[in-house]
Amino acid sequence: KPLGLPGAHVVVTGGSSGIGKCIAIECYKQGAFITLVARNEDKLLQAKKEIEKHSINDKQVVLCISVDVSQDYNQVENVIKQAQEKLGPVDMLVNCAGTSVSGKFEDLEVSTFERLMSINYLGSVYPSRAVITTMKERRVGRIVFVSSQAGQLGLFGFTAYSASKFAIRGLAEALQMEVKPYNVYITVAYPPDTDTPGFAEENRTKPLETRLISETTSVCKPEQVAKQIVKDAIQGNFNSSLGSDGYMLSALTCGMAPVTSITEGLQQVVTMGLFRTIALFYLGSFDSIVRRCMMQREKSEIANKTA
Ligand SMILES: NC(=O)C1=CN([C@@H]2O[C@H](COP(=O)(O)OP(=O)(O)OC[C@H]3O[C@@H](n4cnc5c(N)ncnc54)[C@H](OP(=O)(O)O)[C@@H]3O)[C@@H](O)[C@H]2O)C=CC1
Ligand SMILES: CCCCCCCCCCCCCCCC(=O)[C@@H](N)CO
Repeated sequence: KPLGLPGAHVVVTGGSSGIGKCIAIECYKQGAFITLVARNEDKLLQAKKEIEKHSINDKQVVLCISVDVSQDYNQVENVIKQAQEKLGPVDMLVNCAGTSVSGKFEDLEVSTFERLMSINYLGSVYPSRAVITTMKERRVGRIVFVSSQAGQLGLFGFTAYSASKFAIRGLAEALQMEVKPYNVYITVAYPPDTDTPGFAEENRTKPLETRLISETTSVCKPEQVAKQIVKDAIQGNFNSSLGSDGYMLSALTCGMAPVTSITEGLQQVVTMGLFRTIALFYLGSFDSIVRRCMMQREKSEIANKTA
């Protein structure tokens, strides 16, 4: 029942950088044909060269397509058609194009909420909508959505980002119920902080509170995250997470998510109370970080006024 990657056509949005590029490399190493989708053509060509170094046979192809996945559905549909003409029907779609902006609710521009929803949410809807009919007809397919740990819990600074990542979960649960009888499987990945160009960019404007809270978990390597995501997607696991806090978060927030194995279901049932207890301690420590930062700010404001 696992999807065989040798000869398969894998489309990766956001495949020119970070986690997406590593997912493309991981699939290519296992014999897949790759279509990379992103906006910047230079970055696409650069990534193509890097991926091609990992070929395992001389038939393998890396195709690059430049498009903004968040703007116009027809444009995205055309691009998927082009890719299917060249490399055949899409066996696996990885929705990894995304971006993050952090800041206090009142400091974020209203347009940032719209932009993150467009890229992170609609940018996953459009490519998925463009491949789903063929996948159902062929009774073959995998769709991966890259959410985030910040799509499992709301944290200081992530009012805009978390909402766009939570939205993906709702889409994925509903879609999985629709397509399961057609042998199409959905995976939602919840990566922790990962060392990528996007993460470096995000860190330039991150509020102190967000940074201190995020430091609860360590920063992962994109290769490691990609390996786990590809493995879970091949197996058709609905949930893909990494590390002990990733495991706890996924068990704790399982809600009405589909269950992939009896073991997974049993583990959720047995660990729920314990993980909620642990979570209460984490929440307490996050609240105290936020309170400490607030008091620090007020102190320095008073000091500034009297000086
Ligand atoms: N790094 C982290 O700490 C974490 C990241 N994530 C999520 O993982 C995903 C990848 O993150 P990361 O690897 O850090 O990101 P990067 O910023 O390194 O890469 C983002 C990729 O998406 C592409 N992209 C961005 N916007 C669009 C768009 N509108 N249309 C098409 N392509 C687009 C970029 O290319 P171009 O700009 O040329 O279009 C690039 O290829 C994101 O969804 C992110 O939210 C989740 C948890 C943690
Ligand atoms: C039982 C309960 C366990 C609770 C553990 C809680 C750990 C919280 C840490 C959350 C870190 C947020 C990562 C966001 C990454 C991201 O999406 C951005 N970096 C994007 O660039």
